[in-house]
Amino acid sequence: MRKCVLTGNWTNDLASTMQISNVSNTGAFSGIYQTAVSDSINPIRPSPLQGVQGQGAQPVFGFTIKWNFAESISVFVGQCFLDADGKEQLNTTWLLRNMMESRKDDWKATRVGTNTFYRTVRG
Ligand SMILES: O=C1C=CC(=NNc2ccccc2C(=O)O)C=C1
Repeated sequence: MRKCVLTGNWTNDLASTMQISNVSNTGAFSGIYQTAVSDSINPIRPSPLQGVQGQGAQPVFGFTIKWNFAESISVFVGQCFLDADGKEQLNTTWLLRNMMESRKDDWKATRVGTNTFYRTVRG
């Protein structure tokens, strides 16, 4: 793979998966995120994502997920890197924002972390 395009199926180091649609000529894409983790009491369901990527062999990108089984939103920013064998990986940093009942709890509303995604290998 000489050029990284986000279209397709990805799995992260939490074993969550995402399916990304075709990328438009403006770099826009959409998809579905199936999380493997949750701190919600509600059953986990697939959540929609929207994003945009840059161009080039190793593009930067960002995407947003509205978790539809919790009042929370995640944004991911990252870059797609090709390793020596042309394998792709998505190195990301994310913010996760939970809805708070009161502004006095705003201080604890946002979590940050990193995540790496690899092409899903059909098990
Ligand atoms: O109800 C919720 C709310 C947030 C969630 N976050 N998952 C993530 C947050 C950051 C990075 C990766 C993930 C993931 O699910 O892979 C999952 C379920």
